[in-house]
Amino acid sequence: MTMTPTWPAALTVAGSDSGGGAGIQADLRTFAFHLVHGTSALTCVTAQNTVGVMRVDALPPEAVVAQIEAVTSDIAVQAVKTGMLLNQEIIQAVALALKALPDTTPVVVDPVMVSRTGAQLIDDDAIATLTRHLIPQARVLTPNRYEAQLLSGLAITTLADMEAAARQIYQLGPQAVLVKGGGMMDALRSTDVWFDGSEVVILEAEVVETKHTHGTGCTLSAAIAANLALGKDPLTAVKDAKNYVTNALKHALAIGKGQGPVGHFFPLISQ
Ligand SMILES: Nc1ncnc2c1ncn2[C@@H]1O[C@H](COP(=O)(O)OP(=O)(O)O)[C@@H](O)[C@H]1O
Ligand SMILES: Cc1ncc(COP(=O)(O)O)c(N)n1
Repeated sequence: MTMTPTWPAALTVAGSDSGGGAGIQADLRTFAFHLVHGTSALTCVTAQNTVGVMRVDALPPEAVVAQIEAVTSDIAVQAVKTGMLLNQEIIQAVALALKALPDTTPVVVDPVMVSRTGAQLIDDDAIATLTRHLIPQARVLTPNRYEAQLLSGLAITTLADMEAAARQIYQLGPQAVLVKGGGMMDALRSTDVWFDGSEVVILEAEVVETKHTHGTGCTLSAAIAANLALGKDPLTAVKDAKNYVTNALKHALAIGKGQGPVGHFFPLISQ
């Protein structure tokens, strides 16, 4: 008799990237790599490629909530990540829907605001709503340099600035903050700073010289959520996720005319 296998499940609440590099598409590939069953609640549809974002269409907030409820009323989701939430109405609806989950379900909040190609991915007035309603629910919050500047009000150019921003953003109520270094200069491009209210941890990795960095932030937060769904503690989940992103960057794919996607399934690539 064959055993029926089971996997832990995770939920991504995020936008679609038609070019397949970031958003829901990157999240589901990342979950699959980790042998975590991926479920999704789509917030918006972007017409996007490796060069830029051409158009964004929001879903009605009720449609986003219906997806979250359909998934969570049936499937025991062991971790959630949020990505592009676009506007105030969606952020409020998502924050409320996630409050209904068991307290033990960790939520990784990637406060997506600006794309790698410079496109704004959130309405101006939505940042305050994100700060007020969703960020306090985060088990781990993962701002990049620009998002950390907006959330902390600090200019970030040095490692000390990254740490100061992490400490400042922690005051907004998440249980831990990871300020990501992708937008920094030199070696700091691959350095992230973790702060959980007691411990500052500098996470270093080798810098990968590639222009194909589309979806690194989405991939990192999805990998953190996958690792949490697998039962890892938050700092271990972050360290392992960072290691995964470094490997995926080393095997990034030259697809499209701009910034291609990272190689999510790098062990399957021969050479
Ligand atoms: N060139 C690089 N080499 C190695 N790691 C990188 C590089 N660029 C970004 N990273 C890492 O990728 C992860 C995502 O960070 P970042 O690119 O800043 O996020 P976002 O995509 O949200 O802007 C972080 O762990 C960061 O350190
Ligand atoms: C739908 C969608 N969500 C998120 C991002 C950010 O991507 P990155 O991971 O490069 O910061 C994006 N470009 N598109």
